[in-house]
Amino acid sequence: MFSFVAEVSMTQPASPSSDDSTLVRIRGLTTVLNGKTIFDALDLDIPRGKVTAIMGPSGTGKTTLLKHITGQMRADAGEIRVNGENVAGMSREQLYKMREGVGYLFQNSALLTDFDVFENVAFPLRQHTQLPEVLIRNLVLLKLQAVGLRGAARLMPNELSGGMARRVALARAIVFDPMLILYDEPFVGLDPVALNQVLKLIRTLNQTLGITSVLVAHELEAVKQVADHVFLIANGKVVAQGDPKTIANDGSPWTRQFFGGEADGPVPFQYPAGDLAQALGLTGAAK
Ligand SMILES: Nc1ncnc2c1ncn2[C@@H]1O[C@H](COP(=O)(O)OP(=O)(O)OP(=O)(O)O)[C@@H](O)[C@H]1O
Repeated sequence: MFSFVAEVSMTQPASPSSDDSTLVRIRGLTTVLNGKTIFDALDLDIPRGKVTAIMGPSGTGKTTLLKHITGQMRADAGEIRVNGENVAGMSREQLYKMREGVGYLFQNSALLTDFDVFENVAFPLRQHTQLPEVLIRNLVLLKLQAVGLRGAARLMPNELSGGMARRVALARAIVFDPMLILYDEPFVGLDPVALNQVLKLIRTLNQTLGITSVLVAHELEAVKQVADHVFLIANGKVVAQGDPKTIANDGSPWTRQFFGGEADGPVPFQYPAGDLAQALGLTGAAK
Protein backbone atom coordinates (compact mmCIF):
# COMPACT_ATOMS: atom_id res chain seq x y z
CA MET A 1 0.00 0.00 0.00
CA PHE A 2 1.29 3.43 -0.79
CA SER A 3 1.78 5.96 1.91
CA PHE A 4 0.13 9.33 1.55
CA VAL A 5 2.65 10.98 3.77
CA ALA A 6 5.77 12.80 2.82
CA GLU A 7 8.38 14.21 5.07
CA VAL A 8 12.09 14.54 5.39
CA SER A 9 13.30 11.41 3.64
CA MET A 10 13.54 12.86 0.15
CA THR A 11 15.69 15.67 1.38
CA GLN A 12 18.58 13.38 2.16
CA PRO A 13 21.67 14.16 0.12
CA ALA A 14 21.61 12.65 -3.32
CA SER A 15 24.43 10.43 -4.47
CA PRO A 16 27.08 12.04 -6.66
CA SER A 17 25.63 10.32 -9.72
CA SER A 18 22.34 12.14 -9.39
CA ASP A 19 21.68 15.03 -11.69
CA ASP A 20 19.93 17.96 -10.04
CA SER A 21 17.55 18.49 -12.90
CA THR A 22 16.42 14.83 -12.81
CA LEU A 23 14.38 13.49 -9.92
CA VAL A 24 13.77 9.98 -11.26
CA ARG A 25 16.40 8.39 -13.48
CA ILE A 26 15.59 5.05 -15.13
CA ARG A 27 18.22 3.05 -17.00
CA GLY A 28 17.94 -0.32 -18.71
CA LEU A 29 14.68 -1.19 -16.96
CA THR A 30 13.66 -4.69 -17.95
CA THR A 31 10.52 -6.37 -16.70
CA VAL A 32 9.00 -9.66 -17.77
CA LEU A 33 5.57 -10.59 -16.37
CA ASN A 34 4.02 -13.97 -17.12
CA GLY A 35 6.49 -14.45 -19.96
CA LYS A 36 5.58 -11.10 -21.55
CA THR A 37 8.25 -8.42 -21.83
CA ILE A 38 6.75 -5.25 -20.38
CA PHE A 39 9.93 -3.15 -20.35
CA ASP A 40 12.85 -3.86 -22.64
CA ALA A 41 15.88 -1.88 -21.42
CA LEU A 42 13.79 1.25 -20.91
CA ASP A 43 15.62 4.54 -20.31
CA LEU A 44 13.66 7.52 -19.03
CA ASP A 45 14.41 10.68 -17.02
CA ILE A 46 11.72 12.49 -15.04
CA PRO A 47 12.68 16.15 -14.65
CA ARG A 48 12.54 17.70 -11.21
CA GLY A 49 9.80 20.25 -10.58
CA LYS A 50 7.99 19.60 -13.86
CA VAL A 51 4.82 17.80 -14.91
CA THR A 52 5.65 14.67 -16.91
CA ALA A 53 3.00 12.57 -18.64
CA ILE A 54 3.45 8.87 -19.34
CA MET A 55 1.25 7.75 -22.21
CA GLY A 56 0.94 4.59 -24.20
CA PRO A 57 -1.40 1.87 -25.37
CA SER A 58 -3.43 -0.07 -22.82
CA GLY A 59 -1.38 -2.74 -21.10
CA THR A 60 1.92 -1.15 -22.07
CA GLY A 61 3.06 -0.97 -18.45
CA LYS A 62 2.32 2.58 -17.31
CA THR A 63 0.94 1.60 -13.91
CA THR A 64 3.71 -0.96 -13.57
CA LEU A 65 6.23 1.83 -14.15
CA LEU A 66 4.74 3.85 -11.27
CA LYS A 67 4.98 0.74 -9.07
CA HIS A 68 8.64 0.31 -10.02
CA ILE A 69 9.38 3.92 -9.09
CA THR A 70 7.97 3.43 -5.59
CA GLY A 71 9.63 0.02 -5.23
CA GLN A 72 6.26 -1.67 -4.93
CA MET A 73 7.25 -3.94 -7.82
CA ARG A 74 10.80 -5.06 -8.58
CA ALA A 75 12.12 -5.12 -12.13
CA ASP A 76 14.14 -8.03 -13.53
CA ALA A 77 17.04 -5.77 -14.49
CA GLY A 78 18.05 -2.15 -14.74
CA GLU A 79 18.15 0.69 -12.30
CA ILE A 80 15.79 3.31 -10.96
CA ARG A 81 17.19 6.20 -8.94
CA VAL A 82 14.84 8.49 -7.06
CA ASN A 83 16.62 11.62 -5.94
CA GLY A 84 19.89 9.81 -6.57
CA GLU A 85 19.04 6.75 -4.46
CA ASN A 86 18.88 3.33 -6.08
CA VAL A 87 15.40 1.96 -5.33
CA ALA A 88 16.40 -1.68 -5.86
CA GLY A 89 19.22 -1.34 -3.33
CA MET A 90 17.01 0.06 -0.56
CA SER A 91 16.28 -1.87 2.60
CA ARG A 92 12.66 -2.20 3.64
CA GLU A 93 13.08 0.76 6.02
CA GLN A 94 14.72 2.92 3.34
CA LEU A 95 11.97 2.00 0.91
CA TYR A 96 9.34 2.92 3.44
CA LYS A 97 11.01 6.25 4.05
CA MET A 98 11.33 6.94 0.34
CA ARG A 99 7.62 6.24 -0.12
CA GLU A 100 6.87 8.78 2.58
CA GLY A 101 8.09 11.40 0.12
CA VAL A 102 5.65 10.28 -2.55
CA GLY A 103 2.01 11.23 -2.87
CA TYR A 104 -0.06 8.83 -4.94
CA LEU A 105 -3.41 9.68 -6.46
CA PHE A 106 -5.50 6.73 -7.53
CA GLN A 107 -8.00 6.91 -10.33
CA ASN A 108 -10.89 6.08 -7.97
CA SER A 109 -9.73 8.57 -5.29
CA ALA A 110 -9.89 5.79 -2.65
CA LEU A 111 -11.49 7.95 0.06
CA LEU A 112 -12.46 6.29 3.33
CA THR A 113 -16.24 6.16 3.08
CA ASP A 114 -16.94 6.26 6.84
CA PHE A 115 -14.87 9.41 7.37
CA ASP A 116 -15.80 12.94 6.35
CA VAL A 117 -13.59 15.09 4.10
CA PHE A 118 -11.67 16.58 7.03
CA GLU A 119 -10.92 13.18 8.56
CA ASN A 120 -9.88 11.74 5.20
CA VAL A 121 -7.23 14.41 4.84
CA ALA A 122 -6.27 14.16 8.52
CA PHE A 123 -5.92 10.36 8.30
CA PRO A 124 -2.22 10.16 7.32
CA LEU A 125 -1.36 12.77 9.94
CA ARG A 126 -3.10 10.77 12.63
CA GLN A 127 -1.50 7.52 11.39
CA HIS A 128 2.07 8.73 11.10
CA THR A 129 2.52 11.61 13.52
CA GLN A 130 1.81 12.61 17.10
CA LEU A 131 0.97 16.19 16.16
CA PRO A 132 -1.33 18.10 18.50
CA GLU A 133 -4.93 18.44 17.36
CA VAL A 134 -4.66 22.16 16.71
CA LEU A 135 -1.78 21.62 14.28
CA ILE A 136 -3.59 18.78 12.51
CA ARG A 137 -6.62 21.03 12.15
CA ASN A 138 -4.59 23.85 10.64
CA LEU A 139 -2.67 21.60 8.26
CA VAL A 140 -5.86 19.94 7.04
CA LEU A 141 -7.66 23.25 6.55
CA LEU A 142 -4.70 24.67 4.62
CA LYS A 143 -4.60 21.67 2.28
CA LEU A 144 -8.36 21.82 1.79
CA GLN A 145 -8.06 25.53 1.06
CA ALA A 146 -5.38 24.72 -1.54
CA VAL A 147 -7.81 22.47 -3.40
CA GLY A 148 -10.72 24.87 -2.92
CA LEU A 149 -12.70 22.63 -0.57
CA ARG A 150 -12.25 24.07 2.92
CA GLY A 151 -16.00 24.70 2.97
CA ALA A 152 -16.67 21.01 2.29
CA ALA A 153 -14.70 19.76 5.30
CA ARG A 154 -17.69 18.15 6.98
CA LEU A 155 -19.20 16.50 3.92
CA MET A 156 -19.10 12.72 3.61
CA PRO A 157 -17.52 11.10 0.51
CA ASN A 158 -20.95 10.05 -0.81
CA GLU A 159 -21.96 13.73 -0.84
CA LEU A 160 -19.10 14.68 -3.19
CA SER A 161 -19.03 14.83 -6.97
CA GLY A 162 -16.32 12.82 -8.73
CA GLY A 163 -14.24 15.95 -9.24
CA MET A 164 -14.55 17.00 -5.61
CA ALA A 165 -13.58 13.52 -4.42
CA ARG A 166 -10.48 13.68 -6.55
CA ARG A 167 -9.57 17.06 -5.10
CA VAL A 168 -10.00 15.72 -1.55
CA ALA A 169 -7.72 12.81 -2.44
CA LEU A 170 -5.25 15.34 -3.78
CA ALA A 171 -5.39 17.36 -0.53
CA ARG A 172 -4.63 14.12 1.31
CA ALA A 173 -1.80 13.23 -1.07
CA ILE A 174 -0.07 16.57 -0.40
CA VAL A 175 -0.67 16.71 3.33
CA PHE A 176 3.04 16.21 4.06
CA ASP A 177 4.30 18.26 1.11
CA PRO A 178 5.67 15.41 -0.99
CA MET A 179 8.53 15.92 -3.39
CA LEU A 180 6.89 13.67 -5.99
CA ILE A 181 3.22 13.02 -6.83
CA LEU A 182 2.19 10.10 -9.01
CA TYR A 183 -1.22 10.45 -10.63
CA ASP A 184 -2.67 7.28 -12.12
CA GLU A 185 -5.29 8.35 -14.68
CA PRO A 186 -6.46 11.46 -12.82
CA PHE A 187 -8.86 12.65 -15.54
CA VAL A 188 -11.03 9.57 -16.01
CA GLY A 189 -14.76 10.17 -15.58
CA LEU A 190 -14.56 13.93 -14.97
CA ASP A 191 -16.97 16.35 -16.60
CA PRO A 192 -15.36 19.33 -18.40
CA VAL A 193 -15.65 21.67 -15.41
CA ALA A 194 -14.18 19.17 -12.95
CA LEU A 195 -11.50 18.26 -15.49
CA ASN A 196 -10.43 21.89 -15.80
CA GLN A 197 -10.36 22.28 -12.03
CA VAL A 198 -8.14 19.21 -11.62
CA LEU A 199 -5.86 20.37 -14.46
CA LYS A 200 -5.50 23.79 -12.88
CA LEU A 201 -4.83 22.22 -9.52
CA ILE A 202 -2.09 19.91 -10.80
CA ARG A 203 -0.38 22.88 -12.44
CA THR A 204 -0.80 25.19 -9.45
CA LEU A 205 0.45 22.63 -6.94
CA ASN A 206 3.37 21.87 -9.17
CA GLN A 207 4.36 25.51 -9.31
CA THR A 208 3.53 26.73 -5.81
CA LEU A 209 4.80 23.70 -3.89
CA GLY A 210 7.64 22.85 -6.27
CA ILE A 211 6.39 19.27 -6.57
CA THR A 212 7.51 16.95 -9.34
CA SER A 213 4.42 15.43 -10.93
CA VAL A 214 4.14 12.27 -12.99
CA LEU A 215 0.84 11.43 -14.53
CA VAL A 216 -0.38 8.45 -16.44
CA ALA A 217 -3.15 9.52 -18.77
CA HIS A 218 -4.79 8.77 -22.09
CA GLU A 219 -6.38 12.17 -22.72
CA LEU A 220 -4.07 14.06 -25.09
CA GLU A 221 -6.01 17.34 -24.89
CA ALA A 222 -5.78 17.37 -21.09
CA VAL A 223 -2.12 16.35 -21.21
CA LYS A 224 -1.39 19.20 -23.63
CA GLN A 225 -2.72 21.65 -21.06
CA VAL A 226 -0.87 20.35 -18.05
CA ALA A 227 2.30 18.50 -18.99
CA ASP A 228 5.73 19.93 -19.73
CA HIS A 229 6.98 16.69 -21.25
CA VAL A 230 5.41 13.50 -22.58
CA PHE A 231 6.88 10.02 -22.88
CA LEU A 232 5.04 7.67 -25.22
CA ILE A 233 5.84 4.08 -24.24
CA ALA A 234 5.16 1.07 -26.42
CA ASN A 235 6.76 -2.34 -26.89
CA GLY A 236 8.75 -1.86 -23.70
CA LYS A 237 10.55 1.29 -24.80
CA VAL A 238 10.09 5.01 -25.16
CA VAL A 239 8.97 5.36 -28.78
CA ALA A 240 8.45 9.13 -28.73
CA GLN A 241 8.95 11.96 -26.31
CA GLY A 242 8.79 15.72 -26.18
CA ASP A 243 6.61 18.73 -25.71
CA PRO A 244 2.97 17.55 -25.70
CA LYS A 245 1.89 20.21 -28.17
CA THR A 246 4.33 18.99 -30.81
CA ILE A 247 4.77 15.28 -30.09
CA ALA A 248 1.36 14.41 -31.50
CA ASN A 249 2.43 15.73 -34.89
CA ASP A 250 5.87 14.14 -35.19
CA GLY A 251 4.52 11.84 -37.88
CA SER A 252 5.96 8.55 -36.62
CA PRO A 253 3.80 5.41 -36.96
CA TRP A 254 3.58 5.24 -33.14
CA THR A 255 2.29 8.75 -32.64
CA ARG A 256 0.01 8.49 -35.69
CA GLN A 257 -1.61 5.37 -34.26
CA PHE A 258 -1.71 6.44 -30.64
CA PHE A 259 -2.67 10.09 -30.94
CA GLY A 260 -4.68 9.62 -34.13
CA GLY A 261 -6.57 6.75 -32.53
CA GLU A 262 -5.99 4.46 -35.52
CA ALA A 263 -6.95 0.83 -34.83
CA ASP A 264 -4.17 -0.41 -37.08
CA GLY A 265 -0.49 0.38 -36.70
CA PRO A 266 2.56 -0.74 -34.75
CA VAL A 267 0.37 -1.75 -31.78
CA PRO A 268 -1.26 -5.06 -32.62
CA PHE A 269 -4.99 -5.42 -31.94
CA GLN A 270 -4.50 -8.98 -30.69
CA TYR A 271 -2.78 -9.71 -27.36
CA PRO A 272 -0.03 -12.25 -28.22
CA ALA A 273 -1.58 -15.71 -28.53
CA GLY A 274 -0.97 -19.06 -30.17
CA ASP A 275 -2.52 -20.31 -33.37
CA LEU A 276 -6.34 -19.87 -33.36
CA ALA A 277 -7.09 -23.02 -35.38
CA GLN A 278 -5.03 -25.04 -32.93
CA ALA A 279 -6.77 -23.39 -29.95
CA LEU A 280 -10.14 -24.34 -31.48
CA GLY A 281 -8.96 -27.90 -32.06
CA LEU A 282 -9.26 -27.49 -35.83
CA THR A 283 -5.69 -28.26 -36.83
CA GLY A 284 -5.72 -30.75 -39.63
CA ALA A 285 -9.52 -30.75 -39.84
CA ALA A 286 -11.20 -30.40 -43.25
CA LYS A 287 -12.31 -26.90 -44.06
N1 LIG B 1 1.30 -8.18 -10.86
C1 LIG B 1 1.25 -8.55 -12.13
N2 LIG B 1 1.52 -9.83 -12.47
C2 LIG B 1 1.48 -10.21 -13.77
N3 LIG B 1 1.21 -9.39 -14.80
C3 LIG B 1 0.93 -8.13 -14.51
C4 LIG B 1 0.93 -7.62 -13.17
N4 LIG B 1 0.63 -6.31 -13.21
C5 LIG B 1 0.44 -6.00 -14.50
N5 LIG B 1 0.62 -7.08 -15.28
C6 LIG B 1 0.56 -7.11 -16.75
O1 LIG B 1 1.50 -6.15 -17.18
C7 LIG B 1 1.00 -5.46 -18.32
C8 LIG B 1 1.03 -3.98 -18.04
O2 LIG B 1 0.03 -3.65 -17.09
P1 LIG B 1 -0.21 -2.15 -16.61
O3 LIG B 1 -1.42 -2.14 -15.73
O4 LIG B 1 1.04 -1.60 -16.08
O5 LIG B 1 -0.54 -1.44 -17.99
P2 LIG B 1 -1.09 0.02 -18.29
O6 LIG B 1 -0.24 0.55 -19.38
O7 LIG B 1 -1.16 0.80 -17.03
O8 LIG B 1 -2.53 -0.31 -18.84
P3 LIG B 1 -3.89 0.56 -18.88
O9 LIG B 1 -3.61 1.75 -19.75
O10 LIG B 1 -4.86 -0.38 -19.53
O11 LIG B 1 -4.23 0.91 -17.47
C9 LIG B 1 -0.38 -6.02 -18.62
O12 LIG B 1 -0.22 -6.97 -19.65
C10 LIG B 1 -0.79 -6.68 -17.33
O13 LIG B 1 -1.61 -7.78 -17.61
